Amino acid sequence: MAASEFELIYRYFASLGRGPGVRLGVGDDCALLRVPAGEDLATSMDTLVAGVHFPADAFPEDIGFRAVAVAASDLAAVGAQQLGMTLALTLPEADELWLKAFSEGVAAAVSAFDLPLVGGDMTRGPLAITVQVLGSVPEGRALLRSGAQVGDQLCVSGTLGDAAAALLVLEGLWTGSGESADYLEQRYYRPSARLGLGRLLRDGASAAIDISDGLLADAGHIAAASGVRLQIDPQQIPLSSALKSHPDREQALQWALTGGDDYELCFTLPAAAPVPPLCTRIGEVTAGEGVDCGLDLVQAGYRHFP
Ligand SMILES: Nc1ncnc2c1ncn2[C@@H]1O[C@H](COP(=O)(O)OP(=O)(O)O)[C@@H](O)[C@H]1O
Ligand SMILES: Cc1ncc(C[n+]2csc(CCOP(=O)(O)OP(=O)(O)O)c2C)c(N)n1
Ligand SMILES: [Mg+2]
Repeated sequence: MAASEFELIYRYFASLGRGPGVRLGVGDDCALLRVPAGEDLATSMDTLVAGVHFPADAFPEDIGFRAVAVAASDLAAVGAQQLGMTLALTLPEADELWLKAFSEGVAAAVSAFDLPLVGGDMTRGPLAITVQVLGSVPEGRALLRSGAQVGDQLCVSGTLGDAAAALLVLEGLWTGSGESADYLEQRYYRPSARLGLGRLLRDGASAAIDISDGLLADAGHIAAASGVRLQIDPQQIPLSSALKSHPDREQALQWALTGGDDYELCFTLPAAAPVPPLCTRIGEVTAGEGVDCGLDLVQAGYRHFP
């Protein structure tokens, strides 16, 4: 007889819930988490839909890891300490092979990001995954989109455009060298949620956001929330050597500016502050509104309802 959803939950998801902030994990009507005294609860959720957020034929391990990483990235953006997450899984069928592989991807992310799985939901329907993350941040210390000041430096972590380029590789539209293609696919399927950097930035950055829709679009949220203009020098945007191996440099730059799926942090720092390791200054904050990169691009980033 096929396993019930309760058996599946216990088999694949009940053992990933240990952590210092977890009082009670999977199995009761609610999970119970300890929020340290003097701290606020930070929470955010993201849904991944097959064919929209990942290719419908993606490996289940990759889907599991990616779902956790993109959600955890929002905790990084506010500088929160991760406490735990919940996972809502909508599956067309109870395919145990799929579930086992998916849960292994989730488990890899639980350990990579120290983010215990404390609860969730399982229903039948078209494949979709929602992860809600929970974290804590000392009262009044969360990094917001709204603090950028005229004169600040504008910075990003890591490199941009890799995941957007990976989609072309996955669709067979760009082969590149084998090594570059593997690297780019890793960047798409295994995003690095910059949790450590986010907490570090709490002490020095004036504003931050994580880049999911595309640098220009997400920087635009900082500009709007802070009431400033962001001036970006496209030549300063960090590109991986895999992306630089693309024959069309302009195309590579366009992915970095507007492609999205980077899950790096974009943040502003006072002019005199040192740029953290593995981060790059890409511009500055000026008076005015919007984001200017000196190029005329049709779309600033990804839109679900264009
Ligand atoms: N259906 C919704 N109901 C309430 N708030 C929402 C909904 N969808 C998005 N939001 C909120 O709108 C803001 C922007 O959402 P989004 O672009 O998804 O942010 P992010 O890129 O950080 O995931 C966030 O504060 C988010 O919580
Ligand atoms: C198969 C596939 N096609 C296209 C994309 C590109 N894409 C889809 S959604 C998205 C933006 C991020 O998703 P969203 O739901 O807007 O996340 P949020 O901004 O809420 O974190 C991007 C770049 C993708 N990730 N996968
Ligand atoms: Mg979102």
